[in-house]
Amino acid sequence: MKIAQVVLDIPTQALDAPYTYLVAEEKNDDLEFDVAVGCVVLVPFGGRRACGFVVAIEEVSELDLAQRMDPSKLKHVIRALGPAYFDEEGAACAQYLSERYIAPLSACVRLFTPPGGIPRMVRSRDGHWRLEEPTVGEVDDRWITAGPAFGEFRPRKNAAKQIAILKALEAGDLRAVELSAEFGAVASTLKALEAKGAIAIERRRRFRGDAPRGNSFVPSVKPQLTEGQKAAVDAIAQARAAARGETVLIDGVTGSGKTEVYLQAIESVVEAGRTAIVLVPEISLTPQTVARFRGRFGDRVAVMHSRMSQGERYDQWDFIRSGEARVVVGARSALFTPLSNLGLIIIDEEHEGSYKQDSAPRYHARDVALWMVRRAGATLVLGSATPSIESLHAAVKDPLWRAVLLPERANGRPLPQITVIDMAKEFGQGSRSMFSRTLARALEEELAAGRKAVLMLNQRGFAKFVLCRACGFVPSCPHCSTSLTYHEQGAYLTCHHCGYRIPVPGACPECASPYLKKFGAGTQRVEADLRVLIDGFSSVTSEVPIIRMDADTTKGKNAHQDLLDRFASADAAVLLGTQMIAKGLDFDDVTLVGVINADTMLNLPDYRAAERTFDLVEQVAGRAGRAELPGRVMVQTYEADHAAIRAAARYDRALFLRDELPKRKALGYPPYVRMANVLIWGKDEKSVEGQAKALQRDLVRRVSEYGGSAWRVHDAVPCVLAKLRNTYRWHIVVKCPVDADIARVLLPLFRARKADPRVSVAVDVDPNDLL
Ligand SMILES: Nc1ncnc2c1ncn2[C@@H]1O[C@H](COP(=O)(O)OP(=O)(O)OP(=O)(O)O)[C@@H](O)[C@H]1O
Ligand SMILES: [Zn+2]
Repeated sequence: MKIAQVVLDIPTQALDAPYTYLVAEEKNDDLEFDVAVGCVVLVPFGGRRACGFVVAIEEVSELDLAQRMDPSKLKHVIRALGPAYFDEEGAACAQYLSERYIAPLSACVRLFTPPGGIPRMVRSRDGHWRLEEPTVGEVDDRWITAGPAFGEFRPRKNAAKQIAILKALEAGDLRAVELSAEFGAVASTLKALEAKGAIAIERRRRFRGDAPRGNSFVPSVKPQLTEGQKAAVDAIAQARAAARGETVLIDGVTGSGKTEVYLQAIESVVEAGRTAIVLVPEISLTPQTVARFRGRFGDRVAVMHSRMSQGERYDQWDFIRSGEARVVVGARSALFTPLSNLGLIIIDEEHEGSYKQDSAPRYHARDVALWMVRRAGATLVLGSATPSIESLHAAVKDPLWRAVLLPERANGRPLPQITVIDMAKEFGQGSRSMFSRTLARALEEELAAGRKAVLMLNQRGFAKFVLCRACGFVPSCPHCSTSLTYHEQGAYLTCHHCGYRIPVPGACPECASPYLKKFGAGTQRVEADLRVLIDGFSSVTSEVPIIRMDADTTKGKNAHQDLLDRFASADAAVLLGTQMIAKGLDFDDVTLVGVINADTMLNLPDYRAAERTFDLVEQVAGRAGRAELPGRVMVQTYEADHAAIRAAARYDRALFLRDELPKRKALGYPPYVRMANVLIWGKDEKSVEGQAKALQRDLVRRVSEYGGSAWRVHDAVPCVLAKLRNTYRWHIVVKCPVDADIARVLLPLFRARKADPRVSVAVDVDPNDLL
């Protein structure tokens, strides 16, 4: 007998194991899809029908089955709704994700399906369930080609459209949409021509968006590798030869040519008939990045990121499944595309927080990639100028890791000199500007010489808010526990979590004092002040464009790239932006980088705050002086003595770690412990608190029985963001030794937990932050 293990696509079946169904030996008719691993199937479930994903198929004897369960209770799969989306390996990965991250199996399986591309059951208003077809799928274009009678057919003299269409066809095949764009309604004309055999109409698969086929690309030349690059390429080759899932950490300064190392490593993987995945942070997935890979691998490159439409992603997904794509470049979800024969995974800027997903399954791309390469005997390459503390730690401790240093830039140029400017001193000396005199002077010199500057405003932890000078009142959101953010344009206050919005009050709502002070500065405000500053430079005669790059100006699909193109084509110009400009920019004539506020994130209640600050300063500094012209970097801060800033200014990671690691050890944070953050949330404050406290007791019991003496369950407390969109949030932090399997100990507790409609619970294993 054939049985299938099916993961139901029903949220309340959250952490449940798959259900067993029988698979009929004979299909109802030949046109149906086979019930196979990776299919979406329709099954009976509790008096209705449900969709589910097949994660295993087994052939068992009646006797064996009877020993496991009562066969008379088993129901049959009704039918498969489509072809397989993943294979046994994908099913195993989904299983791993669900256990490793204590996440619903259905959410893990869904990662492997094309977005919007699977059918599901929906409940209509009258309470009936019905099957909803996928919202996206393949698209076909109608193409017009010459028919068997093309040469002989003579249209009548007054059939102008027929004549024109046949004439146009002489130059080659045409799409129906192009014809109607040119000649207006053509449907009846085409039908008439087809009936006479003069033309044929056929459907051809079309790839949406910037898909690879037919897309032009400029082949790039391979440069002579530097010694460091050669060592890195060799290390990757050795790791591949060992075929035991090794990791190579490329610890290379900004501009050391890490991308060229990736390209050459991929080249030999592809030559050996295997495939590669390259993950880059979402924001740096620009056409420029993609062009570097297409320049080398042409139309064998597939691209996946969240700014693409569902249709575009579907087409790329399908292109990968066809086996023609050999290299996938994408954001973290590219790990789950149907790429077979994997030889290499590359994670660029591996320290980036965006590799961790912040909804279930809360996976980290690095950990999933590690699991994948170990299963496949493939190789993982991590690259960064500022590797995460976890990776640095693993590179020392783990025998399957090796590190390669690229301490110099590929072109032999020195790293730019970094100057720290103490803003407290500036203020003490009477300067009230947000630009220190040193930075202003440097900016004037560079702009007068016709060169470019990049200025970064660190917005993390940098809220713009309104404060009453008389009573100290700060307007806050009534639905979320955050102060309202001040927007200069339009003079309103808004909550960045829920969108709540009010005009700036004329007087303090608490004490009626009219003296409300606006604190902090957004990019718009900095832009206005910068304009005034630059216009006052006597030695700068031409108009200097300021290109502002922040969440507001980069909303559109190509906005990010358009802004960068404008910056590239200008003479003297300033690129002013948030953290998003810190990475990846490679412009020859940027000679000055300024950080307007380096320290705002140091005060966040986040154990990674210092590490993030160090990384950010190093990364943004790396944008300066990348070619012939030397660069300089000015870092403005109120905490000039902070180790993260002092160390970053000297490119001295050892100095930073000597300060940071003992703190992490003393306070019990990674890399010395592992953590799980248990989140409890709901609309009713009392029941959230009650459940949180009950869960804490359960956790304490569970951990004392199955954990060990080194484990710790912290008290259930409200989160830093205690209220979000009218939802109350509590959390419980669990810590254990680094080598302990935290998920294995906690998972049974959450599997056994009964779903409560009022209170939701989720576990974040190895959380990025505890906010
Ligand atoms: N072997 C080489 N010889 C000469 N130029 C090179 C070589 N390798 C790379 N380059 C050039 O050096 C520049 C920096 O390379 P790349 O962008 O790959 O560095 P990176 O290490 O990824 O930098 P970042 O971390 O700052 O993004 C690029 O313009 C690249 O074309
Ligand atoms: Zn709010």
